[in-house]
Amino acid sequence: MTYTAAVSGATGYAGGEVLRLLAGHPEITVSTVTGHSTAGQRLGSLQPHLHALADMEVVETTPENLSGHDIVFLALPHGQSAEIAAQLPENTVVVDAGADHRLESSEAWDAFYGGDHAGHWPYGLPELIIDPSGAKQREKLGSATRIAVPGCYPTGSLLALAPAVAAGLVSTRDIVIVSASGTSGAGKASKPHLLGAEVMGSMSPYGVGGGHRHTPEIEQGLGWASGQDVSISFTPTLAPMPRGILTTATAPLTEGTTLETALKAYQDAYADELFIHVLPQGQWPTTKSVVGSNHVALQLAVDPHANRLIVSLVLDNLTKGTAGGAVQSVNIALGLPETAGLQHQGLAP
Ligand SMILES: NC(=O)C1=CN([C@@H]2O[C@H](COP(=O)(O)OP(=O)(O)OC[C@H]3O[C@@H](n4cnc5c(N)ncnc54)[C@H](OP(=O)(O)O)[C@@H]3O)[C@@H](O)[C@H]2O)C=CC1
Ligand SMILES: CC(=O)N[C@@H](CCC(=O)OP(=O)(O)O)C(=O)O
Repeated sequence: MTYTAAVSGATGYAGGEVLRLLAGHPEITVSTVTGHSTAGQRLGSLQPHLHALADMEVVETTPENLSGHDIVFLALPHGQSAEIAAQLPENTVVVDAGADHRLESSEAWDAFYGGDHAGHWPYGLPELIIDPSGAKQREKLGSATRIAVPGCYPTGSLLALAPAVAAGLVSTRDIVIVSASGTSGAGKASKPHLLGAEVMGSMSPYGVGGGHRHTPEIEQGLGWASGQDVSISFTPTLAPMPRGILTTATAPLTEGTTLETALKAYQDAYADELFIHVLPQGQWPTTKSVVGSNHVALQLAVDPHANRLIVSLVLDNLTKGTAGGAVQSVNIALGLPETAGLQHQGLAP
């Protein structure tokens, strides 16, 4: 069976990446692409890399244009998805790349986003351990018709720390996460601090001091994994590259945790995961190795001097961090092979 899909936000970075992946998907055909300011234009003039879809016309993002498909991908600015999603048929698989349906807590929504809280949908991170028993989020995605795709930083931070907090290897207090992201994470709409002259050859932090809106999302996921309250310090930084995230997470070791026990916990957690790779000891991950792919690579160390676990992890913010995670979750919801449309390896050199 072939499924039809509509992709909204098709002219943006996230929507464009969904389209790139779906162009190679054996079971999903894109029949509608929607935008906003660019409605009426040819997709090829806006996303020149999407040769196979170049002649499609971008139409306005309305419930009418998005209805009548088996799957709808929403890749819209925050706050734009909820109203549209509420008007789509219940049996349509709706996948939201934005933040509108990620958080369970209305207080956290209010504090970091504001406005009406649309509620919580099944979280589209299949490999996430969601219980100290080791249960995974994948079980909640089978037959789901509404899926909230995680933010790109939470995807990396949760995959980096969930095995450790679930197994009680580290304290859930005093967790420190520093991530460097490529500039595509900020979207296509032009912003002065993202001009080439500003970012080339330079790195800078932002959202410092607990203010980044991914903080509660990371605490939420680590709370599921550990069954405990979690507090983190999260600092994002902007790196002079188009794609990729490098996350380094550290946490205090609990009594008895060694490199061996930590490695075993991660190897066990991810042994059957086709997209998550615990690298051989001594090899550290590089963002370039995962660019354009749905793969995630990580390495860990125990620092006896600081008494901390250190996990370093890479992913592509647009692929596993958004569009790849979305396609993977849809595959699970539809009962398709999880890797359908996601066969790309990284790019080299
Ligand atoms: N970039 C990333 O790495 C990640 C992004 N996301 C999420 O994906 C979503 C899209 O982000 P991204 O692709 O980066 O953003 P872009 O700025 O690149 O794209 C925005 C898209 O939304 C459309 N749009 C803008 N305003 C409206 C509106 N009022 N109504 C309908 N459509 C509108 C634009 O259409 P047009 O061009 O025609 O105006 C464009 O297609 C966001 O929620 C973001 O948080 C999630 C994880 C990572
Ligand atoms: C580099 C950069 O600016 N990144 C974005 C995160 C992108 C993403 O995943 O976030 P949402 O889906 O929650 O918008 C930011 O920090 O706002």
